[in-house]
Amino acid sequence: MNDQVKLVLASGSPRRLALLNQAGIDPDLLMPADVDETPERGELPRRLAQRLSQEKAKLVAGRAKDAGMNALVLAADTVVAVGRRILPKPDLVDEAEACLRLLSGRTHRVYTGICLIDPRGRNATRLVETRVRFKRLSRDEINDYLACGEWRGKAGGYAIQGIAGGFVVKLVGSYTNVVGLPLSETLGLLTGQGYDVRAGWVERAA
Ligand SMILES: Cc1cn([C@H]2C[C@H](O)[C@@H](COP(=O)(O)OP(=O)(O)OP(=O)(O)O)O2)c(=O)[nH]c1=O
Repeated sequence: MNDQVKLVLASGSPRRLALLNQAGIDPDLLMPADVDETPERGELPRRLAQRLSQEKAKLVAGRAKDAGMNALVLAADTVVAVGRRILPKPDLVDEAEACLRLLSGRTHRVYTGICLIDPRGRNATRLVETRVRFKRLSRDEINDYLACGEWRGKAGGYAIQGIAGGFVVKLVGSYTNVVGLPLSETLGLLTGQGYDVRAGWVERAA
């Protein structure tokens, strides 16, 4: 067992930590990565999720290395899109309202990029896509949802794990991907990199 290796979750999202914990994984350290999340001109949603997850992981892997840590760094980024249009992570009610109006009665896509960087700097990535269809939302439903505030800081202006779960009429793909971390693929990435993950310990596979 290589108990020198620390599993670092490069995230400040309580949802991502809760999802990892749910799967029996307890990261040794949380190191949020603040990267500029502005899409590049013409950047496709899937590419943005991939790029940002890599930037977050690289930033934190660099910090961990500078601190002399033997770190296995995991980062993720979630993007909500209607076609090629990337929805914001609203902080303002008007932005959130625009998102909900756009999502009402439509199918959208949620992409999460995940990136794992091992202590030698090698990285592995995945991009997971989930299709989500919302029912048609009435003006009252939109107003009530805006008043509840659950949309704040969430990609696309909603959180499926809360009240907005009641808006979903169809979901194709991973549910945990929508919440911010596709669990099956994340576990696959960890074990695929030569690590076994059991009850919070990260071990080199035999
Ligand atoms: C669509 C959707 C998104 N979200 C959240 C997941 C992410 O936290 C957030 C998308 O923003 P991200 O930029 O992916 O993540 P973050 O800034 O919250 O956290 P960090 O970069 O530190 O890891 O939206 C939900 O919680 N539920 C949902 O249904």
